[in-house]
Amino acid sequence: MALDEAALKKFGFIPRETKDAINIDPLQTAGKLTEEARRALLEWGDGYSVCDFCGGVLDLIKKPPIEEFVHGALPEFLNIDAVRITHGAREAKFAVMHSIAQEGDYVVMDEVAHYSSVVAAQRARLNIKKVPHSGSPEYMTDVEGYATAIEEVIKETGKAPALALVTYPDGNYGNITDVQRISKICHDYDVPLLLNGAYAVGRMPVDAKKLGADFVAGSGHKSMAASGPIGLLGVRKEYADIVFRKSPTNKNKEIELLGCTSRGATIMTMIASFPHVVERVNNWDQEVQNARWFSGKLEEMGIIQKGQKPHNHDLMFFEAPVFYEISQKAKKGRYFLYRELKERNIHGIKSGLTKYFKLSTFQVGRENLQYVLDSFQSIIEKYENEK
Ligand SMILES: Cc1ncc(COP(=O)(O)O)c(C=O)c1O
Repeated sequence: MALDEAALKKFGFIPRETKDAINIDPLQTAGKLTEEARRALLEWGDGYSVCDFCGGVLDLIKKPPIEEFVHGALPEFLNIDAVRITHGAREAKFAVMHSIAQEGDYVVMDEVAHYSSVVAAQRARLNIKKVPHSGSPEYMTDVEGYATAIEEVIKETGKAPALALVTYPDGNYGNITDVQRISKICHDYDVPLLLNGAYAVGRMPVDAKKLGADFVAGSGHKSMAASGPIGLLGVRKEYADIVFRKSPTNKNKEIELLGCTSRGATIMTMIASFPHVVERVNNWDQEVQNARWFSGKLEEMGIIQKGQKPHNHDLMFFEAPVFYEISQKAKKGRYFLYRELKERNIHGIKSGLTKYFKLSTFQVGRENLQYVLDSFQSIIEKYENEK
């Protein structure tokens, strides 16, 4: 069957319409490439480009300096014993669950866990016990609930869960929970703790030892200015031999990683951005100040921030009755907000959302944030005048 020519014309180079917009999408703000990463993308874009000088183990490649990055820089950055590159946070979580638990075991996780934590557990054929949160308006995880959940699993099955997972922060409200306390609780029951740091690693300081995390999952395309799919997995030495066990037949290939993971441009963009990422993590306090300032200004417009207050992360969830009211009468209905923002070159609030939405202020900067605030205000005024 010959491919249809008209269809083929749709392929080839496709420009990205939102590339130069002011971006406030939580998925995207911290995945924007640095100039160095943009250059690396072109330089290393060919298929298996990093394998020019590979001796059989991807993370031991010396030229380019992948070994130094994976075995030196990243463990130091996270303060954890061993690190590997994965294709994303979800692959890191799956690797941990699949290697340290047996089919039918339980994993305890917070109610606010990302769906990828849930499907990782399902793929590993595990059961899930959830730890509740406090509900509206803060949705804070009940830290002591980890003990309750572990106790429940012991009561139901006669043994402790294989793993606990905490989302740091969660992807809906950007809440930063007390991980030190959670790890203490888990360790009292000899349950290892996996920190899902998809929204943390590369944005804010993450010290695995200080937090008491046995495993850390990070996301390069979400939070490390890398071109995805890429992530990382940090493991404490007690578990490294289990998670990174080698194939009995292909002796230098790690089973959980299917031998090799990131084999080209993705890791080279992560490496290219790394010096900048290290620097920006040190600037985290300023990012938190920006988020709080922005949230305060939106509240003055009647747009209410849900989740932890004062907030401790750039990802924030808002309830905006004022936009919802407008959407009930506006010609374009609930799509009015997306379109108004698009006209003002602002991207990142999902189209069709008006009453509730989330956004991120990460590295947007005060000037652009002020522009976003002014835009919100002018949209409100425009529709008020139309009444
Ligand atoms: C809290 C959280 N964890 C994990 C993920 C998945 O990350 P990745 O795409 O690196 O697997 C997401 C994606 O939105 C997320 O919000």
